[in-house]
Amino acid sequence: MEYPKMPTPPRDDITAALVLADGSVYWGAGIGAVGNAVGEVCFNTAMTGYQEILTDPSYAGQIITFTCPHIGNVGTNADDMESARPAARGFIVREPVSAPSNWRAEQGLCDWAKAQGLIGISGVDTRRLTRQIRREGAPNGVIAHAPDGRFDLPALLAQARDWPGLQGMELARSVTTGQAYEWTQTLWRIDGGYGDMRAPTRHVVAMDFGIKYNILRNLANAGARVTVVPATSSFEDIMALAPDGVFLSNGPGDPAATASYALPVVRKLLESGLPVFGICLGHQMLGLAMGGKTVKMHQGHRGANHPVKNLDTGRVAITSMNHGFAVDRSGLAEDVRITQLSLFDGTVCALEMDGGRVFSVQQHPEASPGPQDNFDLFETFVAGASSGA
Ligand SMILES: NC(=O)CC[C@H](N)C(=O)O
Repeated sequence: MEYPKMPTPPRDDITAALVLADGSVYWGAGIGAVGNAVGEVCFNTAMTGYQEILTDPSYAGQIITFTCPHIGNVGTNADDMESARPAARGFIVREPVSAPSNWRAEQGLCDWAKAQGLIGISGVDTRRLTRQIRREGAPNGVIAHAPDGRFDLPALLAQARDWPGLQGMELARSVTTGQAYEWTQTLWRIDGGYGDMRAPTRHVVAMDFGIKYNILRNLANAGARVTVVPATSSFEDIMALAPDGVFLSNGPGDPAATASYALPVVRKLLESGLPVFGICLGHQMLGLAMGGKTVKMHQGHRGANHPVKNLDTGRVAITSMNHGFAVDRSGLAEDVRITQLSLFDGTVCALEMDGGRVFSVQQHPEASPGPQDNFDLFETFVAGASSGA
């Protein structure tokens, strides 16, 4: 693809460009930080919860297209952070971000994005872009935000093409905690905000591959004292904390790449006799430890209304999802049960071993955003985690 080096954008108000590795260019208006951001361009279909999505560390290395056309209406606040800072590279929206209108708003999305160093673009035909991603798979791309309206398209195209892509990319180490810490907060309530820890009855050690705060709040709500430990913790580090159960978190990047250092630990956990629960990246790593493989999906699942069928009960749950890899069942050990399937494409959505001592889900039961109907999975895990088991 040949571009003029400094083309004239089609309108005067253009301050941002999205350039995909296939050469497509989408023009728009810049949001937040100025500069360039490169990553995999994916889409999320949730109608609410953009701040939680932008601060989900699983989006490291990705640029998020919001298919909901109105993003920014409810502003941002300190309560709706799902991690200390956004790990997503950037975001793409349809309509210009308007002034926030919500009693919980503390800052508008544009100012917040700027303060967080996050680059966005509005005015993009997100329906067309989403259809392109569905047709051709999630592409690599660059958002450039330049208030002077000057874009070096050949350089941006080269940046998009040179980015190696998420397959094989290890990102959990870039978002995990540096040191172990104790979690102290329970779920948010409209009449009092986040709650304080009650008298916990169990001790859960959570391996942080990029954990969302609402997972920790759910574990605490279910009665667990939670110690969060770095992704690179050894089996001995974890056992020294005397856990009643171990949680394996969600996280960014290719699970097979993170498995290069975490898999020996996960395998030992399987043999330890301890209750183990995994979500998303944690589920994928359990799948690898159980002999399965993980594969990159064509476009992934990202949204808040993904139907999943429970094969034991026949019940369908509507779930929150965010993943671009999936567990491939071939190779899974014989004693592993696949307990849930996606009703969108039949992909493996849950695994179980040893009568439920070890279980994992591809969905995000903690919601934030999404349906809260699956919070009971945290109760099940914490109730099953018992001292001296
Ligand atoms: N939310 C997650 O944990 C995502 C897991 C993995 N990075 C994927 O994209 O499939």
